[in-house]
This record gives sequence, C-alpha cells and structure tokens, in this order.
Amino acid sequence: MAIVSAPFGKEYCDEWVKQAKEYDQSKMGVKGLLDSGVTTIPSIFTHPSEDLNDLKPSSRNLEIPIIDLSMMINDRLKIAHQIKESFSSWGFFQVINHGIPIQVIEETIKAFKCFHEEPMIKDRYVWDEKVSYYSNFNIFKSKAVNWKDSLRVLTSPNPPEKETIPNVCRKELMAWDEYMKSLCETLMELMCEGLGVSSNRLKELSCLQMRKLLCHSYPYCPQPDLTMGLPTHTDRGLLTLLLQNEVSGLQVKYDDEWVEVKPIPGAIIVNVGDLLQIISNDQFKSVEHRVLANPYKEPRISVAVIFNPGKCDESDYYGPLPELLSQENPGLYRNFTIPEILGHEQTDNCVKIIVDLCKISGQGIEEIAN
Ligand SMILES: O=C(O)CCC(=O)C(=O)O
Ligand SMILES: [Fe+2]
Repeated sequence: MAIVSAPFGKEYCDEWVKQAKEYDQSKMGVKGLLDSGVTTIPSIFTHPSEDLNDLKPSSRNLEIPIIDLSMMINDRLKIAHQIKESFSSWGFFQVINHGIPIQVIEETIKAFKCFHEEPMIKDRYVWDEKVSYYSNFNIFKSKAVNWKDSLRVLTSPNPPEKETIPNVCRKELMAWDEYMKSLCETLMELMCEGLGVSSNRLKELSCLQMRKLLCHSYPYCPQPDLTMGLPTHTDRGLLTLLLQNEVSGLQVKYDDEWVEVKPIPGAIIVNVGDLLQIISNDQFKSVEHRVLANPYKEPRISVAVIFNPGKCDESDYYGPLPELLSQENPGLYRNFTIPEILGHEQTDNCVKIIVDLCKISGQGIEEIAN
C-alpha cells in the first residue's frame, strides 16, 4: 500500500479517498484488518500531527467527579447540587450505586464484545450479521479514519424495527436501553432540581424520548501514537450515558489539560451535550473529549446512549429555559428545531458546532421556548 498521509494536497487527497473507499467498502472494520494480519496501521488511519502531540494525560492528579446515587435517599438536594456543580465545571461525572445490577452490566458488555469480536472464520453467521451493520460515520469528511468499530442503533420509538438490531445482542441491547432510560429519568429530575426548575421540566420537553445507542469497540492498535480511537469532539445531543469496560482510553478536557476517565467497575459516565448547554443557558457545559487508540491487547468496549428531544416537528422549538433567564442572566442562545440541527453536517470531530450555531451576540433572545 502506498504511503498516504492525511488528505492535504490534491494527489494525496485522491489517493486517501481511494484507499478510504476500499476500506469502507470491504466492511471489514478495524477488527477485520487485525484478523487479516496487519502489524502496522494503513496510512489512511494516520491522524494529523497537531492531533497527536498532546496524547499524554495531565500529570496533575485530577479525576472527574463521582456521584453516589445511593446518597439520594438521605439528601436529595445535596446530590442535585453535586450534579449541577459537576456539570458546570467538568460537564462530566461518573455515577455509582445507581441500582443497575453488576451482572446486567457484565452481560451487556459481553454481548457487545461478542458482536464486535467474533472472528469471521469461526462463526460465519456472526460475521455476516456484523458486516450488515457496518457503519463508519462520515468517513470521507473526516481528517483521517479512526481506529475503532461502531454499531449504531436508533432505539426509539420503542420498540425499534427488528432488523435494525443485531441478533447476537438484541436482548441485552433492549434491556440496556430501558435501564438507561430509567436512570436518565432520575438524573434529569435531579438536574432540574439543581437548576431550580420543576423536576419534570426536561421530561415534559420530551428529553427522554429520542435515544440512539452507539456501541464502540476499540481493538488493539499496533501504532497508537499515530492514530485516534475517536478524535476530540463534543456530543451534539442533550445528555450521554456511557458504559465502559475496564480498558481505559477516554479523556476529558479540563482546564486546558486532558484528564483520563478511570474505569470504575459498574460506574456509568454521564456528560452534557451541546443541546443541554443551550437549554441550561450555559449553566451546564458541553465539554471536549476524545478516545486514544488502544495500546492494550484487550479491546476497549463502550456503550453510549445519547438522549435527544423527541418532538421533532418544524414547529417544535427548543431554547434556554425561560425560568433560568432574568435581567442579569439574559438568554445566550436563539431557539432551534430538531430538523434544523439534524440538517447540520456532522462528523466524528465536531466541537460545539450546535452551541456556536445557536449562540446570539448581544443581549436577550428573540424567542423563548415554553
Ligand atoms: O467510547 C467512548 O469512551 C466515548 C464515546 C463517545 O465519546 C461518543 O460516542 O460520543
Ligand atoms: Fe462523545
């Protein structure tokens, strides 16, 4: 294979697109490449050097906040304030003691690992099925291909079309979606209480209704210094609930430094997306994060459930909650509709594009969601 770096100059660009197309059409994914015996990464995976020069996490002993949900019974308001504080400073926290049995968590990871990892020769059926769900999101609009494989399923409306979910992990996927919906409902109530608005406010805005499940697998990478698992981005939706296995790799930007999110068995990572930053009028922050290419033999598995508003007509407007606005706290964003957001181009490395899209300069906003 010819040496091709990231798509600068036209010739390189043509060659890059050709090779990326070949890779995409083969539907083999990164796992398939590894199974075919590659010991170095094909050059289409090489990320630009500016994205690779600060891969080391901060040497300061920083950790994203941990919220113990079992303490909610004793002091609900305290937990609501912890959530608000975590979201306004970090945009992230890990939740523990959330009530989801550890066996369910282990079975979920096992089922998704099975989907991504079954080798093609051992079990044809699993491989064929995996190929039929192959997705490499906007590969040609990215700077380079990422060293990961992903499964994407729209889990709402519930139940989703049967054929959109792989057989090998259908049962676990549907169960996980229910667990996440229920945990998210509790967290959204606490978020509202932390903001000082009515507990059901986000639910009533249909914020639990539209869910997308992304299951990523980051297989071993022989040259992790040259590529990324998932480049720097912010999530576009409202809220993301993420399960990770014991293999680290996720980093969050804090104070201009990258902080590693240490795997805690059974914990769920929760983070603010662009839409929630807008709705909270900047009280919650949508924060940059990324995943390094995995240097370990064990694959990194993560399962993200992304929540979005379910009312998606041209006439359904969302924007900063009016209860949060005052003379001293004017609205910082204009209203938006979901079709408008969906119409906006998306790649794996978008940073705050929706926040920027809706930001208004000057004071006040023209229209307010109600
Ligand atoms: O795989 C991970 O740990 C993070 C995934 C992520 O950030 C995303 O899907 O938006
Ligand atoms: Fe993300």
